[in-house]
Amino acid sequence: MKAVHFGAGNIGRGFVGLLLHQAGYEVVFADVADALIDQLAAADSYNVHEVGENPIVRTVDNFRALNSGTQEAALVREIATADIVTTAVGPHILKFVAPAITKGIAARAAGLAPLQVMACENAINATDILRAEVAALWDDAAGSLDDAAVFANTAVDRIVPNQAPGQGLDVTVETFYEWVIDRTAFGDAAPVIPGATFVDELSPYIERKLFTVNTGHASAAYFGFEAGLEKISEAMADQDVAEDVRAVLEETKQLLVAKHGFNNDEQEAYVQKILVRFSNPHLPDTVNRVGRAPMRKLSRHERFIGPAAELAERGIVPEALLGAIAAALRFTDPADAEATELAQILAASSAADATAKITGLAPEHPLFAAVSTLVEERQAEGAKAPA
Ligand SMILES: NC(=O)c1ccc[n+]([C@@H]2O[C@H](COP(=O)([O-])OP(=O)(O)OC[C@H]3O[C@@H](n4cnc5c(N)ncnc54)[C@H](O)[C@@H]3O)[C@@H](O)[C@H]2O)c1
Ligand SMILES: O=P(O)(O)OC[C@@H](O)[C@@H](O)[C@H](O)[C@H](O)CO
Repeated sequence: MKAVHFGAGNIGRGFVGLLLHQAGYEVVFADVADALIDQLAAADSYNVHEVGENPIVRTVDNFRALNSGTQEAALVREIATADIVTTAVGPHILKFVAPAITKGIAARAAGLAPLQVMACENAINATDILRAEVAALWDDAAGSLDDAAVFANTAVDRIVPNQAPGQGLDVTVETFYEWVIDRTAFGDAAPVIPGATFVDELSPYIERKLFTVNTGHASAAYFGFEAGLEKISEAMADQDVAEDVRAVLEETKQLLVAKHGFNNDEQEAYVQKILVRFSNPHLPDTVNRVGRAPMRKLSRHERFIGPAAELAERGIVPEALLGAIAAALRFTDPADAEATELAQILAASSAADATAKITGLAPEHPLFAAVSTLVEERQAEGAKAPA
């Protein structure tokens, strides 16, 4: 069995690659980072260090590596004979990996089982986004895309921080993980991946993960950044930050319980477990990594505006989420292109225009005025566009 995995970064090596390896797949990593691919191609194995309660080291071997930027023809051949393709590249990168996937599917021999494609990104239905990119490139002369490939949405959860320099290919991760996969996409031929959970109705799980783990995580990052803290565990050790994060998760819990019918006590236990995960002192995770790409995080269906908008539509003022949105608007990082873009929009647009550009909210939406007020306050503080 062979899997081609795009994105040999933190979650690629520390989670998806590991689980596919443990499931018995040979993994072909594809990435555009030259040095990383060279290192992987030269290595026989790497270690995943699970830190926290019950730490353990797991070894991944039986992999190969290809540069998806310079070795496309070889990559297409690998996809043509693979069983599974997965990605962990970031939702905005899916359009760049779609061409090789499309060519690989088109090159599959007749009679092969459909390629099983799963995008493991933090976004609602990321695989649907990937499928749309592939479908746009697909030539019907190659037959029906639906006969050649199945696309299954997934939700992946494991905190994998940026790795310390000098660590080579080894990855430090938390012990916790969850990979929830939409079973319905596969008919009766779902892959066997020990540790993954297959469900018939994925959307509640995706929203629960994004609006609890990622909303809480990003809140800790932005409140922690405002407090001048560097690590997420330090942010969670700050009583004010921890209380603000807790208040945000109380609001998303209210929405998730009302919308999806999650049991209130079970959701509370889920929240409590996540707060402990964020506080893991063995995990060197930073507010800059978790706060990265603030334009994506502040977009319409993402971890802040998504739940806040739905609460507002239900007549509830999401005070704590608005506090986190205000903190997100104050996030700066010269190394982060989206933080620069955010600052530029804040500096160059009216409050109403900036609110629409950053959040995608329509002016008539019940959340719009409250967010626009926060944007105006941020502009009054002087959000300068970088030179
Ligand atoms: N790190 C986590 O804790 C975590 C957990 C769950 C989900 N995720 C999601 O997984 C995805 C990846 O996150 P990450 O933390 O591993 O990021 P990362 O930056 O560590 O890894 C991304 C990798 O994708 C590669 N890449 C970029 N463009 C590419 C292209 N065109 N083709 C092939 N590879 C390309 C990069 O070189 C990099 O190695 C994101 O969607 C993220 O939200 C991350
Ligand atoms: O990857 P992002 O930028 O969407 O979000 C940053 C972190 O919150 C995220 O990577 C978490 O560590 C992960 O989602 C945990 O499962």
